[in-house]
Amino acid sequence: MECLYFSASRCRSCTQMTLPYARQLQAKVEDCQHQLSGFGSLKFLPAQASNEQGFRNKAKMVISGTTEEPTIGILDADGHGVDLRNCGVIAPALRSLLPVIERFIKELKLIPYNVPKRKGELKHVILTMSDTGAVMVRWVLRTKKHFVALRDSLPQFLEQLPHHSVVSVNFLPEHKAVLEGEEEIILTRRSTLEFGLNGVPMHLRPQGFFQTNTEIAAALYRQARQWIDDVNPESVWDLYSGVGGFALHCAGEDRTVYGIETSTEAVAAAKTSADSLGLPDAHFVAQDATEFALNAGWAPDAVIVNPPRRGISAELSKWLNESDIQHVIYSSCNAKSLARDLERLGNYTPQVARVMDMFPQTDHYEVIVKLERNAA
Ligand SMILES: C[S@@+](CC[C@H](N)C(=O)[O-])C[C@H]1O[C@@H](n2cnc3c(N)ncnc32)[C@H](O)[C@@H]1O
Repeated sequence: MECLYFSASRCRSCTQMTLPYARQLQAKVEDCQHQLSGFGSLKFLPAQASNEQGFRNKAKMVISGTTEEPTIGILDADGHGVDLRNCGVIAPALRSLLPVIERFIKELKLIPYNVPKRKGELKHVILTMSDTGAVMVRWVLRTKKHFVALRDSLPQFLEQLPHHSVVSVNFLPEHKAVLEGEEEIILTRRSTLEFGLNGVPMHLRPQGFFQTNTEIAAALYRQARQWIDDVNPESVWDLYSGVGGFALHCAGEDRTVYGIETSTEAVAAAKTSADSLGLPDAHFVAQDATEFALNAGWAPDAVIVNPPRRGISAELSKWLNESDIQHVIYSSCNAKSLARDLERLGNYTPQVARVMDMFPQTDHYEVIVKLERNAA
């Protein structure tokens, strides 16, 4: 992929950009096969390729520069703004909203935060676009100074956004290298961004997690659903369930599903989806996954885990390994922690794996593995 920002060394986030896409994908499969080489039983399905451009449904833009000439992009090593508004991996429809952001910064006289001087107000703008075309726009401010201006201009701002969009303001008062703070005020009546993946409605709230590549997320959920349907369990747990993607895809008339997730916002969003689908046997609980499993007092027929990069806890691995659960599906964005966890799950045989290219132009990828309990 051609990128002028990369050629000019203005941005180096897409570390694999100089490799043709087919070779990037091949390198990911080879890396995954290498990381999981200790499991001779494992067969690899053909990797799921992504669009190599415009695949990101989320843009996390740092605002810098001045009110009259803001930069929308990243910071350089000295903390100065680098404008990346034409970044090619961001979905084009999302990119087309960045001039609107710029216009509102100028019209409302919002003062970009200056990191080296620790002065100013507007730190970031985080945009997410659903497959329906609606967007979520989150203004991240240092203080409440610009809050009233943003709230009062909401009708004019919404006129520039697609229908059913969500707008919020987040406050990050500390001088910290993080994207957002804890306090969030939703300005629109609508509080969730609605997605429709494989016909399954999913809702995202401002602080919830959603996979960044909608097309690959949909393929990932289809793959898990197919493996679950193949063995047709009566009960499934989706541990680290986020807004419920795996659980909602695997739920059915004769199947009970539980989604377990620490974020109460994500759990609320998953419950909204289950209600709209009319799924009385889909339950979502806000709890630590390990704590839930160890204290449930019962075990399902199948478990899906999709943890953060660190993988699952040693306690959860041990509990799964010693349970009588027949099937485990493990979806991971870090093959190293996955290999460690599969090692701990020695009573299971990893059977099939598939690399899902969630993050083209980087060396990151998602991999989903199906495991079956060894015969006693
Ligand atoms: C990689 S995301 C996966 C989300 C979801 N499965 C999906 O497809 O969007 C990991 C999720 O684990 C949640 N999480 C982190 N630590 C957790 C824990 N100890 N117990 C349960 N959920 C946790 C995060 O909030 C996040 O939503």
